[in-house]
Amino acid sequence: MTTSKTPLLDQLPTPEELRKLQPGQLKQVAEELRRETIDAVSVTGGHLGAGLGVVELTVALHYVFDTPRDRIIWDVGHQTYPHKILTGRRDRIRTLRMGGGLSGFTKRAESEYDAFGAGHSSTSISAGLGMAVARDLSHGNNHVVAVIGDSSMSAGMAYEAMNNAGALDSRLIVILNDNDMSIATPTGAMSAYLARLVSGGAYRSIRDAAKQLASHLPRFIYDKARKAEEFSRSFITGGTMFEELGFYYVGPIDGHNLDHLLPVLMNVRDKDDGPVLVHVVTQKGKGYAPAEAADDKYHGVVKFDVETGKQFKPKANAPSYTGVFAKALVTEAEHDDKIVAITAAMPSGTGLDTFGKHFPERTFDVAIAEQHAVTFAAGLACEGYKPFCALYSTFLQRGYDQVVHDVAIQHLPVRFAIDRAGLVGADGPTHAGAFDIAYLGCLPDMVVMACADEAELMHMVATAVAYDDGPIAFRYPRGEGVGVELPERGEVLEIGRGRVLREGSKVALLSLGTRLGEALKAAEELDNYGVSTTVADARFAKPIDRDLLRRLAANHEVLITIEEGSIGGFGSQVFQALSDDGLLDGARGAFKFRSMTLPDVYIDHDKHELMIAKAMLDSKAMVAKALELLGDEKGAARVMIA
Ligand SMILES: Cc1ncc(C[n+]2csc(CCOP(=O)(O)OP(=O)(O)O)c2C)c(N)n1
Ligand SMILES: CC(=O)[C@@H](O)[C@H](O)COP(=O)(O)O
Ligand SMILES: [Mg+2]
Repeated sequence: MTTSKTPLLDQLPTPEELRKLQPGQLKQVAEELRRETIDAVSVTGGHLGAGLGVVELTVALHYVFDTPRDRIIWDVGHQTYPHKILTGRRDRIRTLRMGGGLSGFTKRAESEYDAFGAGHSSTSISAGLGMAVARDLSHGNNHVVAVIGDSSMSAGMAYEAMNNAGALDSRLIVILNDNDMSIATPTGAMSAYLARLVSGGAYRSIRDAAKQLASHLPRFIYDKARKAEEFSRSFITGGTMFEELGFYYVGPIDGHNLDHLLPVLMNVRDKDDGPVLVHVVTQKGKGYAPAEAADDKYHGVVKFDVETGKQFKPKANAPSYTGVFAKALVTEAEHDDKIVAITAAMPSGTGLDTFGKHFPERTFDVAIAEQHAVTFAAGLACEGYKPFCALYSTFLQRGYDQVVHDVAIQHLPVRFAIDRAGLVGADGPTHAGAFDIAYLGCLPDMVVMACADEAELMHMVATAVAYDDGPIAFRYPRGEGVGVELPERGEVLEIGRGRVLREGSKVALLSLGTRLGEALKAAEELDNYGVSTTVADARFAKPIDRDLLRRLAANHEVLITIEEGSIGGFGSQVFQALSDDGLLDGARGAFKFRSMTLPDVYIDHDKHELMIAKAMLDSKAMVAKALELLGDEKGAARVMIA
C-alpha cells in the first residue's frame, strides 16, 4: 500500500473540508500543497514561482473566507495553481495548459471558485470593486478579496480602482502580495516605496504595541487611539499612500506565517466598513530551493526534474524571433545613437534584457504600464529619438488609445516591435496576439509589417529604423524561427512593397507573416492536382501593395490571403483595395477572392500547431480552400479528412 505524500491534502477535495480543520493543521496543509504544486508543474511546465509564493496565503484565504460565496479575485492568475488544487481541480492539475486541460490562469467557465478570469495584470481591484458594489446594491453580505502582486500594483488601472474604491468607501479587501518581484527584478518607485514600508521595523513594533493596547479599550477611546495610531504611522512612514487613497492599511505582515495571516485576515473579514489593504510580504519561489536560487524565481518553467530543478528545455533548431529581434536592434543601435528601447516589465520576454546589456542608458523598463510605455515613447519621438516600444501583441492592447491619440494622430515615428503575434499556445486566448493587424491596420498613417521568417524580421527592424515619417509596427510570433540564413545586417525594405516567391497561373496565395511556409507547402501540394499556384509574401498589411494585388487579380482565377490574425485585418484591407479598384466587379465566377484568418472565436490553449490546424490556417486548409473555389468540392473534402 503506497503511503501518500499528501495525507492531509488528500482529505481536502474542496475548501469546505479545509474549513473543518483546526488552525494548527494548516501548516501541514500548506507543506503538502506546496509539494503537490511543485510535482504537478514538474510534469506540465508553467508558472511556478508565483504560486509557491502564495501557498500559505491561499490556504489562509480559503480557510478564513467562505469561498466561493466570498469572492477571491487573483490578479494575473498565474499564481493560482495552489488555489486550483484546493478548489476541486487537483485531479486535473496535471492537465494544466494542455489542450482540453486546465487553463494556466483563473477562468470563470472552469470553476465557481474562479470569481474572475485573468491573464493580463492589474484588473483584480476593478473587478473586485464591481462585485462589492453589486453586493451592496443587492443588500448582500459576502466578502470580496482581490489579491494583487507588487508589480501588478504598478499599473495605472490599479490606482484608478483604488481611487474609486476609496471614494465609494466600499467594503473591499485588497491583499497586496509583495514579493518584491515581477518577472525580472522590480522597477519603479512603487517597488522602492513598498521596500520602505516593509523595512520600517520601528513602524512595526510601535504600531503593534499600540494596536495591542487599543484593542482592549472602549470603542470611543479606541477610535481616538486609531486616529493616533494613523498619525504615528503617517509620522513614521510618511503615511501609506494607500490610506491617502481611502484604504485602511494593514501590514506589512509575513505572508508565509499562518499565525500572522489567520488573525489579520479574520480581523479584516469582520471589519464592517470601507476598503482595507493588507500588505503581505512573501517570497516568490518559496520552499523550492532551485526556484529560490534562480534570478527569475522560476517565474515560467518548462518540465523539470523535481530533485535537481533542472529544466528539460527543448533543443532549439533555429534562433527565436525574440532573440533575432534583440540582436538586430543591437546592430542597428551600434550605428544610430538615437535608437532607444522600451519594455513594460518584460525585459527577457521581449529580448530587451540583451539590448540593455549593450545600451543600459538607452533601455527603459517602465514596469507593467503599457499605456505609459506608448506615450513615453511618443515623448521621446517628439525630441528626435527613435523609440522601439517592444510589447507583446496582447499587452499592446492595454495601450491602444495611446497608440491612436498620442502617436498616430500626431504622426510620431514610434516603432512598435510586436512580439507574440498570432497564437501563443499554452497561455491561451488571454495572451493570443490575434488582433494587432486589425487594431493597427485601421489607423490612418500607420505602417504595419509582418515578417515571414527571421531574416525578414531583421529587414523589418532595419526598415523601422530608417522610417521616420510616422508610426511603424512589425509583428513576429512566439518561439523559433524557420532556420533561414541570416544576413549580417537587415536591408531597408521599400514601404508597401510585397514579393513573389513562386510563379503560377491559376491560384494566387498571398500570405502575410509566418504563414508563408505553409503557403509554399500548399502550392507544392496543389501541383499534384494540376493547379498552378503563385505564392506571394505581402510583407505589409498596411500600406497594401496595390500593384501586386492588381497583378495577382488580373492573372489568376482565385486569390486567397492568409494571416495569423483575426477578422478585420489584412484580408479586410485587401478586400477593400480590390473592391476600390473595381477588381471584384467582373462577371460572376470570373475571379474569386477569399481571406483566411483566425476564426471569430477565442481558441483555447493547446500546442501551437494544433491550434493552427483548428484555426484552419495550415497548408491542408489552404489546399482545400483553393480546390473548393475551383469547384472541386470532393477534392477539398478529401484533403481535409486525410
Ligand atoms: C497587462 C500585462 N502586462 C504584462 C503582463 C506579463 N506579466 C505576467 S506576470 C507579470 C509580473 C507580475 O508581477 P507581480 O504582480 O508582482 O506578481 P508575481 O509574479 O510577483 O507574483 C507580468 C509583467 C501581464 N500579465 N499583463
Ligand atoms: C503570466 C504572464 O503574462 C507572462 O508570464 C506570460 O505568460 C509570458 O509569456 P511567454 O512565455 O510567451 O513569454
Ligand atoms: Mg511580485
